[in-house]
Amino acid sequence: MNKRSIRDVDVRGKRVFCRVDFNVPLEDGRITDDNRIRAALPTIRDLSQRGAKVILASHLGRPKGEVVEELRLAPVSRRLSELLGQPVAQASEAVGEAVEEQVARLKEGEVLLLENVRFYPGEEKNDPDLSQSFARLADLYVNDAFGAAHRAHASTAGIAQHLPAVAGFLMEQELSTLGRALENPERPFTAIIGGAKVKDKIGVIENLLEKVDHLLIGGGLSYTFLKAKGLEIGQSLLEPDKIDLAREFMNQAEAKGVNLLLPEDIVVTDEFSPDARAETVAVDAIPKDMQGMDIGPKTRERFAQIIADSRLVIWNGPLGVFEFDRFAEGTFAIAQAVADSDGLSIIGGGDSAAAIAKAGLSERVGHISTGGGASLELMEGKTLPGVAALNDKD
Ligand SMILES: Nc1ncnc2c1ncn2[C@@H]1O[C@H](COP(=O)(O)OP(=O)(O)O)[C@@H](O)[C@H]1O
Ligand SMILES: O=C(OP(=O)(O)O)[C@H](O)COP(=O)(O)O
Repeated sequence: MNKRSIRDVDVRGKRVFCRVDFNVPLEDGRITDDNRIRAALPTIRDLSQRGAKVILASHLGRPKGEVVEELRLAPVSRRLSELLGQPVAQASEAVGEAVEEQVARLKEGEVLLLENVRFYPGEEKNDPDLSQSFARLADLYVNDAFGAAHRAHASTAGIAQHLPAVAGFLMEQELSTLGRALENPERPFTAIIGGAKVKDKIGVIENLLEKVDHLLIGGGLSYTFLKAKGLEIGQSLLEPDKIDLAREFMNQAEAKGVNLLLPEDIVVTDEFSPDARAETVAVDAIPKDMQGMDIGPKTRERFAQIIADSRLVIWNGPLGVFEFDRFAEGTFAIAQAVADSDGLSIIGGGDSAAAIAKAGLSERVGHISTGGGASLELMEGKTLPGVAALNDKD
């Protein structure tokens, strides 16, 4: 990575504004998945142990520039304190005099979590005044919020114009793993793309077609490809305005020698519900009144074989409606194949990470990204604004 990191700076006695992504799922005020908090611990520990005065900032949810009581960060600072094994002070605001005084009282090694930065309308607008107010709190800016690095906001981008700006360990690790894989992939290189819509994966498919040996397509978006091949897809998910594009992708794959594979059998149903009747049919035998919900056993086996023979696997998006147990088997079979593969496997966050966790296989995967949208943008070959804003290495 050509950006400076916290390894490159002296932090003792300095006030460090560290942007993290503590956007964790909450149910009735309880955190249901604390992975994002755990992922930021190495950076926070390092800063604290090296004598920095650590000022943490994060968004939580999408409060749209207003104070939303349920989206206060208090449950997060409590959990962080347990995980860190040291007190974490919780500010009731993110900028202003009271916070400035709280920061002034911080001693070396102490940690303060600011209130949700999205309570301020200026955050998502990348407002220069708000960036200035954040910058006034600190001597150094650290960005460890990989999950929010695709956002050009005041606390992820604007603030970096006013302070020395470096990457944290999580940011560094996310960028180097996915970045190195995409720049200099071990081969065979296989990408598995699932999820609901072609629309959301256009950039990813375009970019990956330049790089991969195998492109395995399943999930909701595969039916638009099957339609483009002239197959009957019944009531399955279809994006009529993307049929030509799907055909174009298949032509490009052929021209570039990429092995683009679609499902060969499908689990179908006549009703979109958790306990609907499920039936497996060949891909050219989808009944008119039924819809595809999952990849069938033959497809699972074929995909698993290719994954087993790969040196690098990138997976984004579930291969079926995995929220319904009956239609989760295809996604779980792929999760198992990815976990079993000897090569490097990278999971692009979001639903695929949830599927791997649900299958109990998280420990067996090389890298599970903490950012869904951010990793998708990296896979599209885009530069993330939160990364671009950081200082280059000399
Ligand atoms: N065959 C299908 N029919 C309808 N929905 C599907 C199908 N396969 C997958 N999905 C849905 O796609 C959704 C995830 O899509 P998406 O948000 O694009 O994935 P990700 O978050 O991994 O990027 C899931 O809610 C899943 O139920
Ligand atoms: O959860 C996040 O993104 P993700 O669901 O794409 O992984 C990040 O915290 C960014 O949040 P946002 O999409 O509200 O800007």
